[in-house]
This record gives sequence, structure tokens and C-alpha cells, in this order.
Amino acid sequence: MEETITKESKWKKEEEEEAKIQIYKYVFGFAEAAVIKCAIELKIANVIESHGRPTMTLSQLSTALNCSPPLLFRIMRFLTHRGIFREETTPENLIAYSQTPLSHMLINVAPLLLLENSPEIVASWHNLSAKLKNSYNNNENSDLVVPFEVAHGKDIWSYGARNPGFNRMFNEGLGCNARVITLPAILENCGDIFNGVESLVDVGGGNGTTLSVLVKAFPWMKGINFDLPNVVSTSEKYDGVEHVGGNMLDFVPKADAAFFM
Ligand SMILES: C[S@@+](CC[C@H](N)C(=O)[O-])C[C@H]1O[C@@H](n2cnc3c(N)ncnc32)[C@H](O)[C@@H]1O
Repeated sequence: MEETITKESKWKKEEEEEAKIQIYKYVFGFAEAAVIKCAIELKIANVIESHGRPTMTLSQLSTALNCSPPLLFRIMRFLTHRGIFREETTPENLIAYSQTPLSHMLINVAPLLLLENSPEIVASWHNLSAKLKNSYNNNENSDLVVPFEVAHGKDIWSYGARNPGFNRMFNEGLGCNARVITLPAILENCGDIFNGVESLVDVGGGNGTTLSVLVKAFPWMKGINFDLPNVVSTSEKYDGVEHVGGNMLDFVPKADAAFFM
């Protein structure tokens, strides 16, 4: 007689109990990003950092942020549990907070976190299944499905051209990624690729952050930041960097070397 594998015989009781706990990670998975965004918008890390003392009591922090202490305490408890800020008790028995390496990073990477957790980008992720539907057998049509376009009805560059707020957030977010994460790694590990390069065009260079860092590191180099007209027209000016607007499919300004990131 064929053996029937029942649910009970297949899974151990502990595994099922663990699954009941784990599933809540996914039910409330969004909360992690939402609380980080809340901390950035309130500028909690900036306020603690500029307080001038290593710790700041809950009462001082609540006053500085104009937030209800019990509400702020709950947000801080969520964050400190994850190593974002440290909770301490003062000699007067008051709750106080200090910075950790992770909470300090919130200050530097705030633009990137705000971009990736923006309603526009999150809406793309909510359309991820559209990308996979009917993609069996490498269906060519599924290659054309872009979750951002499903969510917003247009590609991300056209959307940015029509939405100055998103355009700015996008360029600041990627500029932050370049400044804090990518460029330090490039400069530390392979900076010598720029030796002898007198002019460099950054194709799709966004708001010019990358070139602004590179021309400082290699002062003999002239930078040409090439991006869509709506991007460069609102970008900050940097010494040693010329902004050129255009479509890379039509032309790319001439230089000793081209950089794509
Ligand atoms: C992924 S972002 C990279 C930005 C920047 N290089 C970085 O790494 O932070 C791509 C960039 O290409 C630009 N871009 C997209 N299509 C373009 C086109 N046809 N011509 C010129 N730039 C374009 C976008 O505006 C955007 O700034």
C-alpha cells in the first residue's frame, strides 16, 4: 500500500511553530523601512550628533524634535533593538541615547534611503510579479515589462522629466551612493586607472557628484558631466566640471576617456 505523507509526518512541530513566528517578519516586513524613513525625516541622528554630548536623554530628544516622549520611545526602542542608536541609563536613572556606527550612517546615506523607500520606487517593487508573469520559455514580451513602467505608465527618465521632486530625489540618491559607497572603493582599489587622463566624460553622470569627487582626487583632470537636459539643468555647479545636456543615443561629448556607472 502506498504510504500517505501527511502534513504532520512531513514537518516537525517545532518547524511549524517557528514558521508561525517567521511569517510575521513578512507580514510586517515593510515596518523596518518605514521606521528608518521616519528616523531620517525627523533627523534623529543629526540632532543626537549635534547635541554636543555623547548621550541625549529621551526628554531632551523629545523637546528638540517636538515629539511626544512615549511615541518617540517606541520608535527608539525599535531602532536600538537593531543597533541603530544605543539606549543607556543615566546616573539619574533617565533613558538616554547615543550614536552607533549604523545610526551615524543614516546621516550620510539619507538621500539613498529616501529614494529607495520613496512611494515611486516602492510601487515598482509592488509590480514585480508583472515582470515574471508569462515569462516561461523566455517569452520576449516579458523582457519588455518594466515594473516601474507598469506602476507609473512611463519610463523612469520620462517620469523624472515631468516630476522635478522625483528627479531631484533620484539624482541626490544616486549621487549619495556614488559619494559614500562606490567612489571610495574605486579610489582605494583602482584609482590609478585615471593616471594620464586629462579629460573624462561621465556618461549618464547624474547631478555630477561622481566627477566632482574625481576632479578633486585628480586635479589635473577636466570633467564633463553628460546627462539628460532636465538633469544637468538643475544640477549644482562644481569647479572643474562642465555640465552638458543631451541624449547619449545621439552623441557623447569627446574626452580622453568615458566613464559609465
Ligand atoms: C542609473 S543612473 C546613474 C547615475 C550616475 N552615473 C551614478 O552612478 O550615480 C543613469 C543615468 O543615466 C541618465 N540617462 C538615462 N538615459 C539617458 C540618455 N539617453 N542620455 C543621457 N543620459 C541618460 C539618467 O538621467 C541617470 O542620471
